[in-house]
Amino acid sequence: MALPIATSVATAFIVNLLVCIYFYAMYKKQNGHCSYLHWSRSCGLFASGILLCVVAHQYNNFQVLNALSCFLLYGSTYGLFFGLNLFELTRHSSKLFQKAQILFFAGAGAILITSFYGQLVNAVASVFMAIMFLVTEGYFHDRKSPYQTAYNAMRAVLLLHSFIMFLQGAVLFAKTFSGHDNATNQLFEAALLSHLILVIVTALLLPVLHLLRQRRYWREKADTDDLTLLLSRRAFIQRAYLSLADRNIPSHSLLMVDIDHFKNINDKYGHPLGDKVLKQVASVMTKVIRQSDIIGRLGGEEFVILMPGASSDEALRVAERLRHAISKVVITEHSESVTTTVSIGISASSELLDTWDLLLENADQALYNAKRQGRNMVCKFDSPQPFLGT
Ligand SMILES: Nc1nc2c(ncn2[C@@H]2O[C@H](COP(=O)(O)OP(=O)(O)OP(=O)(O)O)[C@@H](O)[C@H]2O)c(=O)[nH]1
Repeated sequence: MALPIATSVATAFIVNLLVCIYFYAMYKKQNGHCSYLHWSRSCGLFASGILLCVVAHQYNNFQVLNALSCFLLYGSTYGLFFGLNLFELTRHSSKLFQKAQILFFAGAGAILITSFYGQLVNAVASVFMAIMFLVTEGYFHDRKSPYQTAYNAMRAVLLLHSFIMFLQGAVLFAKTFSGHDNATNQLFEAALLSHLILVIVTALLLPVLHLLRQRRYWREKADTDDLTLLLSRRAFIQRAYLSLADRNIPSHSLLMVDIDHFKNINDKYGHPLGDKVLKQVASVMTKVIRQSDIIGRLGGEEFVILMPGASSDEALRVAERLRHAISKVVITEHSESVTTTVSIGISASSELLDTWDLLLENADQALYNAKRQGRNMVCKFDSPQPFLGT
């Protein structure tokens, strides 16, 4: 049973006003996250648009008021895009803004022009709103977000809304040209209702998404070394424990990689070049190892690589490849160029030795041997003689 149109209009107005206030409060509370401000404005615009629509209805054929109300409703949709876009969609943000902006200005121009033709202005506004939704909707689809379910819920409501808006625009067009000028109440109601659902779903989902996003951000930050973007010490050890506990993996090898005479590089060329060396070494190592290997920065100029399933001989071959690849890299900053070498210590797990602490201790001992015997070489634990390559 359809609600009387006055009830739908009043409900839409009240809900939009309440959500407008709610989002503004969230904006103040969440250290000024702009999405909330956009959404607050958007709902405020929608509520004012509804008010003007009612006034325009009272004064039949009051073109300017009609055009203005459409403009406000239309503007609220634009605010909605801004709000959503700032949330998680930052990778595509500039493209999205451009598309939404072009459509917005095209729609706004069309609304002004058609305002001289009475009912046509509503039809144009509806069709443009639908197009704006549909064009930008693709951005939800493409996203690889861990909160895909929440995004899918928003997408579904956006799609429903745009479909109804489009239908409303099409029917209004048809009515205008066939000479019947009366408002299509049921479609108007449906459009209001779908917008209401959209506003409510977003009001419920956005704060949850915000919270989840913040949690993910801080977790990722804690797990990542800022300079090299490898795993941080804590995250590496956590992953190493998990891998060592996996009974399906028969053996593990650990490589401890340390840049030789790194202090000299810092002292001679300065810290910025030192940082560049660290980044470059990290990047070469990431390219040489397998994806299943776990790599992290223990601290300073010391890196670790855990190779699940690798025997100590396999680890030795990889370590030699690493040592060779790193020695070939030339790092330049301004007019300065440096090359660097690394020493690598290897330890391997066995049935008797598979605790993290022992693995690390032994790799450290092997690294110490490599350093003591001249650097730029690989040493296995229990094998004090350096591996001299073939
Ligand atoms: N640029 C830069 N330097 C760092 C960073 N972390 C640690 N260092 C420096 O790394 C240097 C490590 O020096 P040492 O531990 O003496 O080791 P080394 O000079 O490589 O000597 P060996 O390991 O014995 O070959 C110190 O000078 C630290 O200040 C960093 O993030 N950036």
